[in-house]
Amino acid sequence: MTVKITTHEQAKTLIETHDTFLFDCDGVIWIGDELLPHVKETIGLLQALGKTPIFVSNNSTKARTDYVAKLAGFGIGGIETSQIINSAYSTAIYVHEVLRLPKDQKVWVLGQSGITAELQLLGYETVTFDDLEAAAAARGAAPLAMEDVHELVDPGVGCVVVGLDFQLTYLKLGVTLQHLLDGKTPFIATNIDSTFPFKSTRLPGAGAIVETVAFASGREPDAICGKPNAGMMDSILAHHRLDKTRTVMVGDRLNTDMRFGSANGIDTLLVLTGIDREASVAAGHDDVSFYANALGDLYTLYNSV
Ligand SMILES: O=C(O)[C@H](O)[C@H](O)COP(=O)(O)O
Ligand SMILES: [Mg+2]
Repeated sequence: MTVKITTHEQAKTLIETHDTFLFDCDGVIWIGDELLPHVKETIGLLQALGKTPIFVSNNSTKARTDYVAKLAGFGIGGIETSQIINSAYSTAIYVHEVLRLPKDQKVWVLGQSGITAELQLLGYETVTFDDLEAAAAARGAAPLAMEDVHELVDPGVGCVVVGLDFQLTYLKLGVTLQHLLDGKTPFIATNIDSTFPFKSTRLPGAGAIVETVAFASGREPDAICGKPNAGMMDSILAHHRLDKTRTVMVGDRLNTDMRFGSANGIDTLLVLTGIDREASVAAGHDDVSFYANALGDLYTLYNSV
């Protein structure tokens, strides 16, 4: 039975019956670089009550340290790097601990610095199109073009990672494809979100980029590392002991956040500020335990006596 959180008692009970709050970020904590209303106060209230916030994001554009800094920039302090589990981190862990890619093999990354930073922290050399552009500029060569494509394939690449890239180009896709044409170089996707919530709309998500590479290469990803896949929970459990009966996943997306929570046997709270905003859909959805108009409602309702 799905419950909409609309009263002081409901907010108080939800908070008092959970110790660990897994927070999705895009569409829940913020939209782009805009913090959503009363989010800072809500997290501050939870921290004051001794609750543990853990930020579990499919966004791979930033490294965990960047998330700590972004949260601090909004006045949300006291967050350790271990409380950030994003798809860049879970992907790096996958390459290192599951794929066990030898460190003398490079990782080709179609994505942003979150992915390269987390892979480099684990000792991998990463290669991106931007690296190739910089190398061409350093030797005084002309900007890279399609005609250069054969020279841009790095024989030292042993794995391809694809994630969200706000600076996507045809040539980035083209060089990524070259590394997958052998049919065996591992193809790892950070996540499969079809869209990215931005301002009052949505933009193509990492999943749209992954699907483009998959369609062109005729290959599905060998692994998808973000929610709802088990690797994200493994990454959380590597750092935190969870009592799943007192843990809640707070998200904006049914097929990632709510599915992730439900599949892991934890309560879920859908907030209608991101991708999935239909209360009628939330009310009847098997993966949704609770729903609310916004995360900040927990704070305003808790204090509305
Ligand atoms: O396209 C993407 O990668 C996702 O839309 C986005 O980054 C999701 O982030 P989350 O809502 O899991 O914080
Ligand atoms: Mg989200």
